[in-house]
Amino acid sequence: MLSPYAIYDTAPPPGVPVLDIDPFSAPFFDDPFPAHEAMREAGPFVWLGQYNIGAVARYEHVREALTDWERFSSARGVGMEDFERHGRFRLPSLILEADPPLHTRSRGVLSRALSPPVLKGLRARFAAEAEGIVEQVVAAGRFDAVRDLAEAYPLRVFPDAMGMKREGREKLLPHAEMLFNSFGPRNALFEASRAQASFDWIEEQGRRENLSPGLGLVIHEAADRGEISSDEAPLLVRALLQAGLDTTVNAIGATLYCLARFPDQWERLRAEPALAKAAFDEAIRFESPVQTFFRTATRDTEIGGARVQEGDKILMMLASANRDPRQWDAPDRYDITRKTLGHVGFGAGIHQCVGQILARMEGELVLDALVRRVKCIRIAGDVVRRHNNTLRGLASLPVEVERA
Ligand code: HEM
Ligand SMILES: CCOc1cccc(C(=O)O)c1
Repeated sequence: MLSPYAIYDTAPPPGVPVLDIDPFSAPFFDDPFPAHEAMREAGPFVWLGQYNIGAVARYEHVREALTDWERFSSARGVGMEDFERHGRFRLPSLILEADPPLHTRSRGVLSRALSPPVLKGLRARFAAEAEGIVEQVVAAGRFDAVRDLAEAYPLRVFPDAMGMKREGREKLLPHAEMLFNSFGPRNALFEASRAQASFDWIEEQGRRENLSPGLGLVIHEAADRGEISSDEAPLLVRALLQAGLDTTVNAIGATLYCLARFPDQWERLRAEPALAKAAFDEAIRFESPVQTFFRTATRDTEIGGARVQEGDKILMMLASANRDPRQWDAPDRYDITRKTLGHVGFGAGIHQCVGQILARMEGELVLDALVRRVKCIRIAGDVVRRHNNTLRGLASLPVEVERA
């Protein structure tokens, strides 16, 4: 039946299975994996009757939609809304919600700002902060791995790396919560988080006068060189501030959750600490902190054998693709020795995450600090999930650790 938050009345293409799955509902957020399997098994392209949108859940077609930007555009929004039909409640991203050539220009600026040489300059500081925070929580013995580590660490290093001013940083996560909810339907989850509507504030943070030396000013210097306009610079800073925190929080949280749930994998990491980066990437495949994004068909075309029309929204189930048995051996096993190359937890194609090297550095440094100090890590209380229309993550993960 139709969701009260449906905004389309498009009919399903002939021959396409119509499913009653709601990927933006609490039961789905609590355990999405059976629904992912039902979608994959129903066919290469399925119709979600609650929203009148198409969806792809198998690895092959998720990858096709991610990489073929000419048929499946980001410029009409990567959420459920179609910027052409519904307008928009904020300025679109100059990178995430742009196609070439605009995307190419923005991407060049951000790729350089987040390049390996720039990040190498940040590594010593990021490592020192990881040592400090991890030493603190290990000394405590029991802590909340979300509040005290997965959130605390990125909040300690990322706003500073961006050159963000101190006051107001507590607004970053609530803003991102609302933004990632806004890619889904305008459901209760979105309305509840909308109370923090803070686009004016986040755009203010991107202005030159509000930035100290850091990644934000590097973007303004690209404008000084004429690579982008001075009006575009604050919006590209906004892109990093919006995308760069909640994602790493949930990825670090997912990794700690996997290592605490699967002690054999923790043992494996203890035996070979060089697997820290692999453990982080495998957690991103296994949990997919970013669960879904949309694309819009730019013309009548077909995908997965289904005919789609110009303007149709297509939901890409990234998390389902990351567990598709057509692509992965034993996909439901968290295995830090797995070859994770090709997972779509960071997307794929021209929009593949421009911050992934920074994200991996944060994950690796936290695990590196932890694995040298901790003999074993156990869940020590109720694990509480945090619901969001796009992000998968935990609100609380009580753990206890035994010092090595
Ligand atoms: C583990 C943490 C992260 C995950 C799981 C993640 C996931 C993703 C995904 C799935 C996309 C593709 C979006 C699409 O195809 O529509 C993406 C793009 C993007 N990410 Fe990340 N991300 C992470 C961390 C970061 C960080 C730390 C930053 C910035 C410092 C960042 C900035 C961006 C930006 C600006 C884009 C748009 C790129 C483009 O459209 O060319 N992300 N990310
Ligand atoms: C993680 C996907 O990347 C994002 C997410 C949110 C905002 C933006 C942006 O470009 O403003 C990018």
